[in-house]
Amino acid sequence: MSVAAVGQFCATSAVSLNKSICRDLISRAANLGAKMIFLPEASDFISINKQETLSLTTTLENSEFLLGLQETAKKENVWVSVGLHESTSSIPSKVYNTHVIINSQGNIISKYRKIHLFNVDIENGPRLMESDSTLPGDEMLDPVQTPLGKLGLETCYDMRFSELSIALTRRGAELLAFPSAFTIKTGMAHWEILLRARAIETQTYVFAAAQIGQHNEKRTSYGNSMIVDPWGTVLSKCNDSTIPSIAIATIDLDYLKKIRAEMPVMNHRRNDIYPKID
Ligand SMILES: O=C(O)CNC(=O)[C@H](CS)NC(=O)CCC(=O)C(=O)O
Repeated sequence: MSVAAVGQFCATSAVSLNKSICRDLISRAANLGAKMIFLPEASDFISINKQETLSLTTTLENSEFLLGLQETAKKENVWVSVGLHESTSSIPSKVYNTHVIINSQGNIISKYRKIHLFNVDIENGPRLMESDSTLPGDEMLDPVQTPLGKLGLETCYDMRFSELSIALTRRGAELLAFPSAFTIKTGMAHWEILLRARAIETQTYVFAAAQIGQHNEKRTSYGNSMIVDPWGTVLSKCNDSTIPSIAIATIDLDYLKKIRAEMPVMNHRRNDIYPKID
């Protein structure tokens, strides 16, 4: 059994301030005994427009933000999951929305580029066209071994596409992480339901670290960062404040195995009737 943490805050376009908030959250999680902390999507910054996004984005190697987090992960001997922007080599006018795993030596051991982009236009808001500034990734990664268990990487809007979670689970995921910056309207209607549904149907632990509060005059996020267990129980939740906060829970893979043994839904699939997800 090990302790895990999700961290929540309100990023702005002030990258170095966001960096120090994240470093502080990592230290707080380590002090609480966490082996790994999950931070939100776009923890490096939430910008006001595409131009600002492009001006603040670098490669992962050149990211002051990421280097700072790697240093703290190493110092605190803790693993980190974090979402940030990454420049693309192919199309200079676009970025990737990337989810990075840092190990307790401070090394980047995995990077997943978000494959489903949030292009929506909902009456009375939100209207967000992520693909205006973002290039979608083109691969699903094999789950990575972490001190908590095998972790499948996703990001935010990906949680609406259960095929991805099921495919990751088929490849061995025991945990799923969804760094997020959900909108208020969609968050109120869908956030917890989607996360609990993914946890229940895949019988995995779900880590959903999210942005909260008003980032700028155009953008506000829903918060409600949480850890859900493989039975669908919300184990822990960050508070409603925009002050940076942490929620922790104990991860028990024996409990996960028990749930999978008692109700082996992955083995009950009727792939003779409907298509198999591999
Ligand atoms: O904009 C950035 O810099 C970082 N990217 C995001 O915040 C993304 C794209 S706008 N947000 C979401 O996917 C929200 C999904 C959501 O709210 C839902 O599925 O309902």
